[in-house]
Amino acid sequence: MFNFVLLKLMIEKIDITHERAVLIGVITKSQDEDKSKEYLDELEFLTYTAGGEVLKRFTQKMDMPNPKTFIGKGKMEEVRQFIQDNDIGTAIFDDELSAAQERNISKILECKVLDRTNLILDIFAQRAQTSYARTQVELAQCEYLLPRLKGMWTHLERQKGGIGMRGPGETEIETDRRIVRDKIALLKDKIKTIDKQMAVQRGNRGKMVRVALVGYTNVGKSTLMNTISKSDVFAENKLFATLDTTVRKVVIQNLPFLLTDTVGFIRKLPTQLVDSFKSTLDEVREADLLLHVVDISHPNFEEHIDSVNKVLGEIGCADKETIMVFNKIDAYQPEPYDETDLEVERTEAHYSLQEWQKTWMNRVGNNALFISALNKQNMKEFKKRVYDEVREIHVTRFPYNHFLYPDYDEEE
Ligand SMILES: Nc1nc2c(ncn2[C@@H]2O[C@H](COP(=O)(O)OP(=O)(O)OP(=O)(O)O)[C@@H](O)[C@H]2O)c(=O)[nH]1
Ligand SMILES: [Mg+2]
Repeated sequence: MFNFVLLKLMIEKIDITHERAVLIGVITKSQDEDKSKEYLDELEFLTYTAGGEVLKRFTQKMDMPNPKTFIGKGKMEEVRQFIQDNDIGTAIFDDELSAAQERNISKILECKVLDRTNLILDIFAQRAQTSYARTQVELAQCEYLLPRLKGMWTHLERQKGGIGMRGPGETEIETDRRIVRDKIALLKDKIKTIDKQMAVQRGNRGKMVRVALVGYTNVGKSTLMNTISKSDVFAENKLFATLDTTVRKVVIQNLPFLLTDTVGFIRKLPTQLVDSFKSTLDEVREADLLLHVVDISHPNFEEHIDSVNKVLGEIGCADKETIMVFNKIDAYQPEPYDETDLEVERTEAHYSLQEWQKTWMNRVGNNALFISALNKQNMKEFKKRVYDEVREIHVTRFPYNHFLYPDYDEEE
C-alpha cells in the first residue's frame, strides 16, 4: 500500500516536473554580450511560461549565423554532449530558424528543437480561452508550419507532446501542404465571420469614447485595468496572461468611457501572430486614445517601447493620441553608483526616477505619467490626466453636453 502511494506520488511529481531545456543564443556586432543576456533572460521567462525549465544557456560569438546549423560545429558538439549527459528534451534557439536549420540541428542533437516563434505560438495555444482566440492561434500555427512541412520532426516521436507540440495545429503537422492550405482558408473564413459579429458588437457600443491599454507583455496592463475599473481581469507574473481583449465601462467623475485591455506585445512577435491577431487589435485601431503602459523597473524598458511602437506602426496606429504610462515605479531601482569609482561610467542604468523624467520622457511632456498600478501610487494624477483627455474627445463628439463635465475635481 505504502509503495503504491509512493509510486503515485512519484508519478504525480513527474507530471508536474518541467520539461528540461537548454537555450542557445548568439553574440554579434549588433547584439553585444549584455543584450544577448537580456534576450536570453526573456527567452528563459518564455520557456518557464510554456512549462519548461532551463538547465543551461549556450552562447557563441559570431559575425553571421551558420546557414546550415545556426551555430558552429564545435559549439554544437558542446551542446550535444550536455544534452546527452543531462537528459535534456528540448533545445530552444533565440532566433527564428529556417526549416533546413531546424532539420539539421535536430538530427545532430537528437532532441526537440524549437525557436522563439515556436515558443510564443505554443504559449498562445496554451492560453487561448475563447474559440476566437483559438482560431487565431491555429491560423498563426498553420502559417508558420506551411513553409516548414517537409520532413519536419518526422524522425521524432511526435506523440511525445510537450512544448511546441501542443495546441490546435498539432495534428496537421504530418499531413501535406494542400490540407494545411485548405485549413488556412477555412480558418480565415471562420475569423471573418466572427469579425463581422464583433464589428456589429463594437457598433452597438455607440459613440462612447474608447481608450485602449497597450504595451509589452507583463508590464501591468491588466493590473491597471483592474485598479481603474474595479474589475477582475486575470493578471499574473507570466508572459501573455491576456490573449482576449476585455472591454469595461469606466466612469471617472461621471464621465463614462470604454476601456479595453489587450494582448501584450513582445520583441520579435511572430509576424504570423500579428497578422492573425489583427482583428483583436481592431480594438486598438478603433480606440480614440491609447494608454501605452511601460514597466519602468525592467532594465530593457526602452527597447520594449520601441517594439510596441513598431507593432503599433504595423497596424496603422503610430500617430494615435497616446499617453505614456510608466508603471511599477515602486519596483524601480537604479543601479547603485559610486562617484569615487573612476572606472565605472555613469549611465542610464544609474538614473533616478527624477533624472529619467528630465530625459526624452520630458519631451512626451504631460503625456508621461508615473504610477504603480499595484500599490495604487499616483492614481489621482493618472485619473485626472485620463479624465481631461477623455473629456476633450467627448465634448468634441457631443458638444451639447459640455457643461456636464467640469474640470477634474481633486476632492472626488
Ligand atoms: N511591483 C509591481 N508589480 C506590478 C505592478 N503592476 C503590475 N505588476 C505585476 O506585474 C505582473 C504582470 O501584470 P499583468 O497585469 O498581468 O501584466 P499585463 O501587461 O496584463 O501582461 P500580459 O497580459 O501578459 O501582456 C503581475 O505579477 C503584477 O502583479 C506595479 O505597479 N508594481
Ligand atoms: Mg494582461
